[in-house]
Amino acid sequence: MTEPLTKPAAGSTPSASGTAPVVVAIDGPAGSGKSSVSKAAALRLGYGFLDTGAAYRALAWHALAHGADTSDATAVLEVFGDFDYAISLDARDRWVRVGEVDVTAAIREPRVTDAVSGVARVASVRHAVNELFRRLVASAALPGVVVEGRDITTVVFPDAPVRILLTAAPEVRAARRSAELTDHDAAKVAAALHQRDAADSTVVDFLTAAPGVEVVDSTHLDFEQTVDAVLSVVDNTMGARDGR
Ligand SMILES: Nc1ncnc2c1ncn2[C@@H]1O[C@H](COP(=O)(O)OP(=O)(O)O)[C@@H](O)[C@H]1O
Ligand SMILES: Nc1ccn([C@@H]2O[C@H](COP(=O)(O)OP(=O)(O)O)[C@@H](O)[C@H]2O)c(=O)n1
Repeated sequence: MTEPLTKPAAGSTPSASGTAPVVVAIDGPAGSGKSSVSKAAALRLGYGFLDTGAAYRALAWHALAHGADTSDATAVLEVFGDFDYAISLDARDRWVRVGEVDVTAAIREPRVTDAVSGVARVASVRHAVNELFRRLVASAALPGVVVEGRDITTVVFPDAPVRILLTAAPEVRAARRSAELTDHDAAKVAAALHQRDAADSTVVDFLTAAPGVEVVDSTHLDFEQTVDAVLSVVDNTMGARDGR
């Protein structure tokens, strides 16, 4: 399930049933659990999973590989011209590629994380990747796709049947992220996360739920409880939609 960013959707295949996949849209700030919880929810639902942040991270990786200044929109647009991006929607087999290079692990490196808000600020980049996300989902031969990011409930799929804002207290999010990066100073990880939230929130409001968006606050929930809370929103929303 891949699609190059720079080419039209000519190679895309319609969904097996001929109907578009159900979209479960999940937004939230860094460290709220979007990626891990969405992936677990997708596996339980038998849906695909699209991590939209991976596209911005891969572009930041690509820009750094070209020695481009990621805070300069013109320089970002220049490297975006040959950004050949592909991602798996299979929650059991996740990978991200730029050209022939598998960047699945590299895009999680702190140097990429530090650069990503710069490339995500460029409006025409956002427009192009949002189109890609919609094409990827529309052409997936899957019953549904859990799509997570910062602006999925508001910009990318504002009409999704299920829309959730996954949140948690800032100190809890910082602690979760620093637990992942054991070889890094916890205070530095927390400062970097808050700085990125601040930069990202100048572009998209992912801290307030838009009308119709359900909030799942995982501050006092463990991982499994958070997945259950998300699945119960999916169940209730789809049940109400189907008249159950
Ligand atoms: N409810 C939770 N309780 C404890 N840990 C959690 C919970 N939700 C997520 N995590 C952990 O927190 C870390 C950050 O989650 P992640 O999915 O990467 O967040 P995001 O994609 O929002 O940045 C991961 O190690 C994940 O396993
Ligand atoms: N839909 C999205 C997803 C990510 N992003 C950007 O991409 C970066 C990385 O996203 P991510 O989801 O991997 O970040 P985490 O929240 O997982 O740390 C964010 O810091 C945003 O700058 C965005 O602008 N819009």
